[in-house]
Amino acid sequence: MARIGVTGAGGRMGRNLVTAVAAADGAELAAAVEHPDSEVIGTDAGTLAGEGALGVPIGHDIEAAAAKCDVLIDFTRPEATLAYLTACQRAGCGLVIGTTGFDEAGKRAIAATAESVGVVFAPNMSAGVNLSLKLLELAARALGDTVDVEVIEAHHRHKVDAPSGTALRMGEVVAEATGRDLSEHAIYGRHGHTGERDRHTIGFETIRAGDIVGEHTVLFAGDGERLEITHKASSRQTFASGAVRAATWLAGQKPGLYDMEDVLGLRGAGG
Ligand SMILES: NC(=O)C1=CN([C@@H]2O[C@H](COP(=O)(O)OP(=O)(O)OC[C@H]3O[C@@H](n4cnc5c(N)ncnc54)[C@H](OP(=O)(O)O)[C@@H]3O)[C@@H](O)[C@H]2O)C=CC1
Ligand SMILES: O=C(O)C1=N[C@H](C(=O)O)C[C@H](O)C1
Repeated sequence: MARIGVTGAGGRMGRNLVTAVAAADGAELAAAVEHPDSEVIGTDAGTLAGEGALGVPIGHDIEAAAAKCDVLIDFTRPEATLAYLTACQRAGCGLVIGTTGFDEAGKRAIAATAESVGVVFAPNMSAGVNLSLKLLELAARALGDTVDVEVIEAHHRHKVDAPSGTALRMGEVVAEATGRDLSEHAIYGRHGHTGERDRHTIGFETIRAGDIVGEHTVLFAGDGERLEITHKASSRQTFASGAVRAATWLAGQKPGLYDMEDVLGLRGAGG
């Protein structure tokens, strides 16, 4: 039985994760964590998630939580995730990171932590999105520079980072498959007199509205036809159950940096 801890247990994803751990075979909720100023400290994590009491009060001691768990699942904010890395290393506790919005230094700190403990780091834990990354790779290889590529994403009004981590990963996959460097070819939104489109750019458009769970479309537009690859999430449980699957998988792995391709067995598929 994998002992799982959930950080950000009072958040939108945190509550869904508590539900998903409670429902999973082979996993038990061993700890729930929030920041010290959170109003949910002391509340039972299961009660807050609408599952009924699970006997796991939400605490703020990350060291104590990591010591009780095989794997922590973290969907919070980059500054919180980075502050939790040392506790995981000290306790030898694995980490599944769904949080998005890291800068390059943050990503390097995560990679360094993965030298001593197992880390699954992925901007989207849904099986459908991770399969779509393989489809994007295939489409980008086949169509190459004959098409214009645009990544369009839509999320709820509470989301704080843009473009989404998933949209950026989709852009990276297309860039890698076509031999481009995303940092040189990305265009984030357009306004005013932009001039004609450069075929080598990869455009990103962001929508924030209402309660949209998460929608991503990659558009490959040529002359006379266009291909669109779209994923729409209608429930956060799809991300939560993917993260719990990642956590139970990680409990049996050696230290290293993994992503959902590893968890889902998609590494090398379709290439
Ligand atoms: N990989 C994936 O599949 C998915 C990734 N995400 C990502 O997960 C993250 C969380 O999303 P969501 O659940 O919607 O966000 P929420 O704001 O609902 O939850 C974030 C949680 O983290 C807590 N938190 C915020 N700042 C800190 C801090 N400095 N230290 C400790 N805890 C903190 C919040 O507490 P408080 O509310 O009190 O501030 C809250 O409980 C985002 O980065 C999002 O992009 C989301 C869905 C799927
Ligand atoms: O903040 C969200 O809600 C989501 N964030 C992730 C991202 O930034 O890619 C994944 C998902 O689409 C939901």
